[in-house]
Amino acid sequence: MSKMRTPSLYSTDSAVDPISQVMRAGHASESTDQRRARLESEAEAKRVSEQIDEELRQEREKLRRSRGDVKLLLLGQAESGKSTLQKQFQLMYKPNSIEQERSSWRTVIYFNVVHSLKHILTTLEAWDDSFDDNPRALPHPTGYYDQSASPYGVPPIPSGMARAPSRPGSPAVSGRTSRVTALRNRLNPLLDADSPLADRLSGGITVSGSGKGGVYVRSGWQARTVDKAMGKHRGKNSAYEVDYRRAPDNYRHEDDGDVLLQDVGRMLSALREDIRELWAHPTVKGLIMKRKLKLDEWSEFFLKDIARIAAPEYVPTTDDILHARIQTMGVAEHIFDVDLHGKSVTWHLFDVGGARGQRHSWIPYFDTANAIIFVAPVSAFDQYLEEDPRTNRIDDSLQLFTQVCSNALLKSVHLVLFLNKTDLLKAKIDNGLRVQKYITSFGERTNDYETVVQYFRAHFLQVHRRNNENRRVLYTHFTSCVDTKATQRIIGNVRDSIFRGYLQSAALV
Ligand SMILES: Nc1nc2c(ncn2[C@@H]2O[C@H](COP(=O)(O)OP(=O)(O)OP(=O)(O)O)[C@@H](O)[C@H]2O)c(=O)[nH]1
Ligand SMILES: [Mg+2]
Repeated sequence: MSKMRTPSLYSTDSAVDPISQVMRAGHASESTDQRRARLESEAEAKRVSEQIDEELRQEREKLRRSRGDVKLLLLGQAESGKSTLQKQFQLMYKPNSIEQERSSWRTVIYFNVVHSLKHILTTLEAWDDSFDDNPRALPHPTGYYDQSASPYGVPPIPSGMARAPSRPGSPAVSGRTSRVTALRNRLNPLLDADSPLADRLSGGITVSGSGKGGVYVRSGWQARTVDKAMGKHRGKNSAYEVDYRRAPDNYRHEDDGDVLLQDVGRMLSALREDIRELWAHPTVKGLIMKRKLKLDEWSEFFLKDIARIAAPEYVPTTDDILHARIQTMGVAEHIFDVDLHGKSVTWHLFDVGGARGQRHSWIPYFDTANAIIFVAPVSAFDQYLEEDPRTNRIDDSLQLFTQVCSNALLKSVHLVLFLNKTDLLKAKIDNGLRVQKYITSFGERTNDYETVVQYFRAHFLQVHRRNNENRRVLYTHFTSCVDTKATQRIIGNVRDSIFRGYLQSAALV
């Protein structure tokens, strides 16, 4: 007896499949044009589907390969030297990319110079342009520089660019004073460049609430300046990614057509003798010595060399780039290929913003990190946080280091400590600054470099010891991240120690 088969909607037998029948009936009656359109749309659908498959395959491959990548976080408070250390990595593993960025650092350096001048001129005005050991003038609140009124363009250079004449024969103090006033008046127009330069760097983002009247941030600085193709914004964790492996070797960022930079360059060049004279003036020196004028560390580096920096054809040197200061916002990811014993491993360097308001953005990177370099500036014993002027910077670094050492997500991460800015610490001690005045627990110890640096080191080691359930090793280095030779030797050292841990954990040995 033959069995009757019930036709099923899900049958693979096309002879009885109603959908196939409908399709065939449709195909049979379609015109040549309709057939061509159908085939084209089927081909397009197939192409899209294959493209999605290929993207998924690439994602899987990237994920598979990234499991072997080294993910290194640079952590530490603002101004500790993380981005400077990142530049040293870049110099070491992709030197060509620094060449490509070189001219775009001019914007940052011009901004650093103009911002420093603004700080000096505002302070001078508050002291009525005069200062000596028994100042007659008391500082008064100043509203002299109204940022909101500042035009978003640089005003023309004042006519008669010859240097302001000194007044011969005037009495010493008033002569000194009036000379400062004359210099201040001449340099004032340059300050209008502060705001547009800051806007240029931040891409329009301004962090408010800064004690210094405007801190400007770097959001994907390299990504914007080097090449759009090289840098891309990552939505998920808002990191900016700069992949140096993909940088075209012949890339050059050119500022030649940049009107703002040309204007500022021309003004600096025309006013460079005045800037040099202001910087050397006894009133300014006196204010600095008496700590009435507190300049940023990088201000002196650029101002003492103003004749070179304000020259018409100025191109930043590598040393200038290492001293240039721009605050990091969020997290910037830098990708390098690092060779060891003929094996190439991809390194992801995460350079984070260290200010208190930025620290929340670190967390998403904790669970995949292999290694951390914690950067603590030991020269900062006489400085306070810009975000919180009551907190001593060394105290803040110790608190932050406590959080990093005790964080559960980071408990098996390779840990390296850079006690940084040792050059500035030496200079401060040589200038007679006493640690005890700022860190009372330092007590009656000898105020020499070795004692001070070992004292700070002991405090960091103690934090580590007290938060070290996993008995992990802490690798400590005394560093000056602006010193290329010394820093690159230490980076080589850190790379080897990270690789040893990496090879063990990846079971590749
Ligand atoms: N003299 C000296 N200057 C340093 C050293 N390390 C960093 N600097 C300078 O200190 C300033 C701040 O350094 P950055 O690398 O921008 O600091 P950061 O940790 O990235 O700061 P944020 O991005 O705000 O978190 C820059 O002008 C650097 O040139 C150092 O060891 N010695
Ligand atoms: Mg930074």
